[in-house]
This record gives sequence, structure tokens and C-alpha cells, in this order.
Amino acid sequence: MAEEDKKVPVTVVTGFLGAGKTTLVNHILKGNHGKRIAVIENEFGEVGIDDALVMETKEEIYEMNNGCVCCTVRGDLIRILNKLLKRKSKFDAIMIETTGLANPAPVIQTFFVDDDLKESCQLDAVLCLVDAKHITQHLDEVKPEGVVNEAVQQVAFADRLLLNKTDLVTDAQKATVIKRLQAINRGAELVECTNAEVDLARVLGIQSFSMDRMLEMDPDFLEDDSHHHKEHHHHDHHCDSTCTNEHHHHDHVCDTTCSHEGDHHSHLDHKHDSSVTSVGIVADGSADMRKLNAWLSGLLQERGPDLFRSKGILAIHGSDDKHVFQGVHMLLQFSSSSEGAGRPWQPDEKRYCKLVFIGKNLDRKELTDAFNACLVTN
Ligand SMILES: Nc1nc2c(ncn2[C@@H]2O[C@H](COP(=O)(O)OP(=O)(O)OP(=O)(O)O)[C@@H](O)[C@H]2O)c(=O)[nH]1
Repeated sequence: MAEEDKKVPVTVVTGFLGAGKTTLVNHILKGNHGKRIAVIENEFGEVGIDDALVMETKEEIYEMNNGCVCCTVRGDLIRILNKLLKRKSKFDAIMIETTGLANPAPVIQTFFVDDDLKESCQLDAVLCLVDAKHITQHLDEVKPEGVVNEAVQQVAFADRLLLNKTDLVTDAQKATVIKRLQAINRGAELVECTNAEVDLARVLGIQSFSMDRMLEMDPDFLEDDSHHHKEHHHHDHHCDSTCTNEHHHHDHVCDTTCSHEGDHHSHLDHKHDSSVTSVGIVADGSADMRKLNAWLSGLLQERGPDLFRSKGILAIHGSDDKHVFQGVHMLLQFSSSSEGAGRPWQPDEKRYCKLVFIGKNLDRKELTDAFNACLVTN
């Protein structure tokens, strides 16, 4: 087959907020596979951080932060992909990192409903990163009527489950999580890892995407969106393995709250949980490390259960390094450009701080005021 006729393999990386998707993308970009990979980053949150956290490589990185890729920005995704494919000799594979709150179904569908993409791309695998310590809480979350449990969906639609952060759990806890994952998605191979360090042969070029399995889960997977929105009621997407409703087309993704009367479920009837919001803070200047550390540590301790994810790029007073902080519930991690997290501030570069908080019951004013109190004014 001529080089230009080959389909470009596409890997979709999903997983709940903070599970380790960017860590995996970096692990793959650093890897010794000789492939040139174009990365598309989609991020939930008012301010984009991930593009700065993804390693600087020769690879091309496209950022999409004005919405979740599974809904409002699917058009953007199609446009970016089509643009990329015009220069398809420049790379060997495409990797799409979806937001931690994305329902993967519409992203996957994109490759089967858009004629141009169907022609030129081959979905290689849908990888789902799972945070061994925090996943149970998100799978358990009871959602309001009609609202998707994204964590359940992500596990359900994966071809391969990467059980990450195994360093944070005991063997018994890990076994419980594995059982739970297998109850939702028995078909997917499970790979255990820490810091998303997986053998690249297990995640790239694996051709494990199975349309048959998608259709088994949801026979209407490839149907046109429009009529589903009208016909079907909103009670899908929040079911898991315990649902025994025999009329369910994908009853393995229903949860215990399911009281469904046999209506038809559609993966397209999809709403985000509006109680999960994000607050972004962008400020010029530098922050005081001691104050910032004290504030963030206290905040995560106090608000950890509701604060799903926090992250930021920081200018720290007295340091030329760019600092990064990463929070997943109560766990907080600082790193800096001297440890390889991005580039130091350049002499002519304007220093700034950029933070994002994602979770429930966020108080914008309180967060902004508390952060401003950490800024160095002189
Ligand atoms: N202890 C531990 N921490 C990890 C592991 N893998 C990743 N982390 C940390 O978890 C945090 C989140 O990792 P990311 O890769 O940014 O997660 P993500 O899924 O891209 O996050 P979002 O894009 O915000 O949804 C970072 O601080 C990582 O360093 C692991 O195996 N063990």
C-alpha cells in the first residue's frame, strides 16, 4: 500500500480527572518507539494548563479548551483532525487526550460517522487511565436524573484499562478495584502501573478497538445523533453492573439508582453534572511559596473530597524556575522546571500564575481572594 493511503492510527486516552492521562502522554512521547506522534489535548477547566505540562517535543500539540470534546467541541475535533490529516506524511500516529470529564462515546463515534476521518484514520485503541486510589468514589457517585457518570462511561468504553497509582493502595484495595472494573468492563485487558509507566507495546499499535464490542454495549452507537435527542428520555448513562433491567441495551453501565422502565437508552442523551464546575485564576506576577504551600495544603485537606482536581503553573518569588502544582483530591505535588517540568522563565518572559480548580461547591471569590493573598506585591 502506498504510504499516503495508509490509515493513521489514533489512540484515545480517557480517564477521570487526575488519573494520569498527561503522565501517560508524556511517557509515550518520551518512549523509544521512533514514531512521530501528533497530540490533541482537550481540557476541562477555565484555563488551559495541560499544554504546558505536556513535554516539549518535536511533536505537534493542539489544545482545545473551550469545552468538553464529547459535546460542544466535537466540531473542533473534526476540524483539527482534518487539518492534521492534510499533512499526514509528517507524523505516524495521533493521540487524543480527552478531558477527565469526557464521555468517550461521542469521541469514538467521530471516527465512524465522519466520512473523511473514516477514510483516513484507524482507531487503534481507547485507553482508560484509572486512579486506583480515587476511582471507587467516582464510580459510586449518584448522579441526578439524566446526568452521565463519566467515570463509569470511561471504564465501560475502554479497550484497555490502565490501573495507575497502584503505589497508593494496598493489595486488598487494588483487588477490590479490579473486581469493580471487571464488573463494568469484562472485555478490556487490564494493565497495572505506576506513573503510567507501561510497556509501549501494550498501548500503541495494538489494534484493540472493537466496534463489535461498542455495538454490543449500545446497538445505536452509530446512529445519527439528532433523533436520539428527541426520542429517548434522559435516564441513561448512569447505570452500572448492578442494574438488572432486561430492556437495557447497555445494562452494564447502569448503577444501583436505576429505576428505568425499559425505555431505550442512548449514549447520546448526555449531560454533564452541572454541580462539577471549574474556577480558573490567572494573575500576573509571582507568588510567595510559603504562603501558597500553606494555603493549598490547607485547602486540599479541608476540601479534598469535593475538590476533584487542581493544578497550576506558577511563578515563585525569588526563583527563575517555572513551578507546577498538581492536586488530586487531598494529594498535592509540587514540581519545577529544575526537575524537568517545563522550561524555566525566560529573561524576557512575563511571569504569571495560572491555576485551575475542578470540583463541587467551589467558591470563586474565596479561592481568588485566598490566592491573591499569596501574590507578592512590591
Ligand atoms: N502517586 C502517584 N501519583 C501519580 C501517578 N501517576 C500520576 N501521578 C500524579 O497524579 C497527578 C495527576 O496526573 P496527570 O497525568 O496530570 O493526570 P490527568 O489524568 O492528565 O489529569 P487531568 O488532565 O486534570 O484530568 C500528577 O501529580 C501526577 O504526577 C502514580 O502512579 N502514582
